[in-house]
Amino acid sequence: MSVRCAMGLMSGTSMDGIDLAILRTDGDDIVERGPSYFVPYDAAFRRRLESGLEEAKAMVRRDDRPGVLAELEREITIRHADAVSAFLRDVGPEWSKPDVIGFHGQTVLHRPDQGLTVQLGDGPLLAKLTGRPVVSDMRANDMAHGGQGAPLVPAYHAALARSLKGQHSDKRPICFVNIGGISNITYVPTQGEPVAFDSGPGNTLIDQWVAREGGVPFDAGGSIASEGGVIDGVVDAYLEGPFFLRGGPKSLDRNDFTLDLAEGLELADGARTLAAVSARAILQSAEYVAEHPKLWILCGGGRKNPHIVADLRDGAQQKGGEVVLAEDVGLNGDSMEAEAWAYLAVRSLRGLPLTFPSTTGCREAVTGGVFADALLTD
Ligand SMILES: Nc1ncnc2c1ncn2[C@@H]1O[C@H](COP(=O)(O)OP(=O)(O)OP(=O)(O)O)[C@@H](O)[C@H]1O
Ligand SMILES: CC(=O)N[C@H]1[C@@H]2OC[C@@H](O2)[C@@H](O)[C@@H]1O[C@H](C)C(=O)O
Repeated sequence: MSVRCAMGLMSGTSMDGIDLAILRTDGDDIVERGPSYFVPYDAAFRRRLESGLEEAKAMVRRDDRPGVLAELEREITIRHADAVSAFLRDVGPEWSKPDVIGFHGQTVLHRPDQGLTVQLGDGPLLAKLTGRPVVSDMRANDMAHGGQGAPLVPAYHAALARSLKGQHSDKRPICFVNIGGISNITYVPTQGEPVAFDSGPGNTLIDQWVAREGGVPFDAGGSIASEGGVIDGVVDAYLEGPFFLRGGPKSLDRNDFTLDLAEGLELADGARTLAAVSARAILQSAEYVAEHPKLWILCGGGRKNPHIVADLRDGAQQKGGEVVLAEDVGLNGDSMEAEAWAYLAVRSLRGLPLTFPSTTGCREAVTGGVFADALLTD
């Protein structure tokens, strides 16, 4: 198959907005990474998403749209279409006509133990509004084949590992760490298949804490945490949970962790302690892979919290590992997930696997995604 120009759209568990990216790929090699873009959600819409998550808790079938969810799905889709238009107005002619859009949507419920994962996002409507073919709903087929339905980005991380140039090109094992609302890792070993799983809370607890106690949406630059200290007993209490006592395959719902264990802390101590929880959970994941990573590559918004990064550097160094930001190896830590959805859309078009037994626990490597052609949607 020839090289395709693909756009990826990601609205992640942090619910901070829509990440967009374009690339050229044949679904195997990343031929060229293109421009990226971000459209933030306003505070009122974020509250609506939060109420959508509450409503989704009662769902038992992934296609049901009780209460506010039908209207919310439509609004999420329209917001994505508007974001695509705004992005495409900005890019050069060589990127302005993507062959396909990979559409993640917004996860409102993820219950892998019940084989249930729900992403709000109407693929046919997006195809109609943008005039481009869309691949959406990429998690469902993995779950139908016994997988966790997450994480899906590892196929892309593996391709990025193959594309690294210079001093880092032959460093192995590499561990990609996506510190989003939830954190997930992709471990690329010296030999054999990549291993992946969710590693624990990323920013979601920190965000909830500083929003509730400090009235701000996130701890920008870790400045609140800088005034506080790590309360070790609280970190230990989080890390004692059963989720951390085993390796993958495993994945999380945004609401699997709560602030209960941090109750009573001062604002700054809480922010610093929850940053330590995120870092320790990531480091803990290295206990479940074959060999400690030589290179850790950090992406996602959590790499902008210097406390998470410092804790990771300390822990990794003790095992002979180096921690770098995505940008240090020529990658873009903000757009990586959106890039992944573009890459996965092309893999889906080609019928190539999106997930593997070692990344989600699916019984065999499986493709996924639902195609909506722009021409057939009226
Ligand atoms: N300057 C900053 N300083 C500290 N933290 C930041 C900064 N910018 C973003 N973040 C954190 O990163 C989060 C967003 O990260 P990201 O966009 O990677 O998450 P996501 O894609 O929504 O999540 P997921 O990967 O779980 O789907 C914000 O909610 C915030 O907590
Ligand atoms: C169900 C769901 O949306 N999971 C997200 C979430 O955010 C991070 C982590 O939990 C990961 O498992 C996944 O997203 C990434 C992009 C993935 O599927 O690879």
